[in-house]
Amino acid sequence: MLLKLRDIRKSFPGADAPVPVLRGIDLDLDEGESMALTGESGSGKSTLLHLVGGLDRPDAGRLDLDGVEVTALDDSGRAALRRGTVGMVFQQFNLIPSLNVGDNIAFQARLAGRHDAAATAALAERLGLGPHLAKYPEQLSGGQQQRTAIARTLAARPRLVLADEPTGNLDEATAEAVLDTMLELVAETGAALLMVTHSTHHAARMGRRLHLRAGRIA
Ligand SMILES: Nc1ncnc2c1ncn2[C@@H]1O[C@H](COP(=O)(O)OP(=O)(O)OP(=O)(O)O)[C@@H](O)[C@H]1O
Repeated sequence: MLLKLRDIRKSFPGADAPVPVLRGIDLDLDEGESMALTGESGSGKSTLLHLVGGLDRPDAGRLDLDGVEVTALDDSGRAALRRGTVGMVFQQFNLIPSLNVGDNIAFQARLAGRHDAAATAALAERLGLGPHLAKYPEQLSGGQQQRTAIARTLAARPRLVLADEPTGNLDEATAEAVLDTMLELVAETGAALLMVTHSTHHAARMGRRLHLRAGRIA
């Protein structure tokens, strides 16, 4: 099992008492699987993604990723995991303004020691970024920036791709094509995909669906 969550709990400080956001989440995700994470606004989807990606720590519960007990790692251990095992696509693209599109795409793969120029170029082509490789992020549309961020994550060939509404800025046809590419790449590399989406249509494209309600799996 690539990803295993057991009784994961997380609260945030409230006015009087801590407010529970995740109240005991169990989840298993295997290599090559894709899963949609759905739920109302505020149901804890992003919080769960952050915990899985090692950006934050749960208050209780156990999280294992690729044979590593993430909940036992310190900050530097979790940072190493983010560089090597997990790839994240968030709504803020965090592209590096001083690097062109090609170097932005290669950035994480280089950090992970997995840069492959030919594979990166092919990936950029598949995401429709071929004509834009020499441009800088500020010269791109929002949708092109989003596709660059997706390419950057996938180019590093993570074992687990975490995506928070990764096609949110794209028109329906482009969103569909980008989703196709993500699913193909996940299948090709044997990675797993955990994707937050508000679209029931996109959720239906994933192998499985997990719906959060009131901090639990509905
Ligand atoms: N760092 C934080 N400090 C305090 N409260 C937080 C923090 N992060 C999230 N929350 C709260 O936790 C709850 C869940 O937030 P989260 O962002 O996980 O929801 P979501 O399901 O991703 O929502 P959306 O679909 O709107 O993005 C919300 O009530 C939010 O206000």
